[in-house]
Amino acid sequence: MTKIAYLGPKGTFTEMATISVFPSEERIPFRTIPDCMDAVSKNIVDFAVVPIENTIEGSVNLTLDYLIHNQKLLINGEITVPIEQQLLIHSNNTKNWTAIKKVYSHPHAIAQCHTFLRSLLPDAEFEYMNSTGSAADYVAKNPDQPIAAIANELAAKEYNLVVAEKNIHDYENNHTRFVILKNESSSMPESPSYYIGDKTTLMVTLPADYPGALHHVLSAFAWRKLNLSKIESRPMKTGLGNYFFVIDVAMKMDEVLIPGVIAELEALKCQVTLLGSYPCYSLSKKVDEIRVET
Ligand SMILES: O=C(O)C(=O)C[C@]1(C(=O)O)C=C[C@@H](O)C=C1
Repeated sequence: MTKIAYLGPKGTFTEMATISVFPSEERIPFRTIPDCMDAVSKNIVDFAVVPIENTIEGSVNLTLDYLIHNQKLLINGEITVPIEQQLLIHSNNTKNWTAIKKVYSHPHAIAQCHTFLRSLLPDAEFEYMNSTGSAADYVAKNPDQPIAAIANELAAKEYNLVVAEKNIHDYENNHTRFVILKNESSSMPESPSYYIGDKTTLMVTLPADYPGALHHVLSAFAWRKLNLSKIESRPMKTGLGNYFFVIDVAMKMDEVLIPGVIAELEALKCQVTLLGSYPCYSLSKKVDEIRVET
């Protein structure tokens, strides 16, 4: 049976993303994003699902950096999930939840709820966890402490917690993109109702810092009328001012245009690596509609 690693434990947003694309495969939770990626490269699992970008907080740098510097896996698919954050508490604390002293969650989830936290729990400390699911698990296991978790409704059910406040994220349009990683390129399971299009992701390193270098790179896409859906620069970690660019092109790898861009960039002495050409899915279903097959 196909095995899928995801950022666990049960009840994370990553699990929601994973269930939607792999409803009947064996889903295995891992503690951290690097653990998920290592599991693929060691052939313990076939695919890993990890978060890569959130509407409010931006890129998940750990995923990008580990993909570039540590485990060179290929992006085989992408799934976008609406993110609704809930304040979860143990049933022991329902009478006086505003006396909560500490809020546990993933740093992205805490950042998505700053306005709520500043107005309703201004004195609460934050405790950063590996995932929203592990925060919910911790709160469930410590019923006597005045603590809360920021997590989703799946976690509330999984860990038997009470939703003290619903939808506490600061912005309506809160979504996270997750990538499906594998050692090689392979076709994705059929998910026609979620399919929204294809993308190709390239990593580009400039030969040196010279005037107009990035302009030249972007021109190679522009004059071919290729639509870029994202461009991100990350430090190469070799010295201040050294960056690489991760560029998402809103189309499938073809035989003419993208190979043409790659050849042109290589002629400019850029280093170009294909990180994947893959289908993208978008999940607009509510958590209630997600059926967990065990
Ligand atoms: O902690 C989780 O539930 C995750 O799946 C991780 C993660 C993230 O890395 O951004 C995913 C979606 C939410 O934005 C918050 C946390």
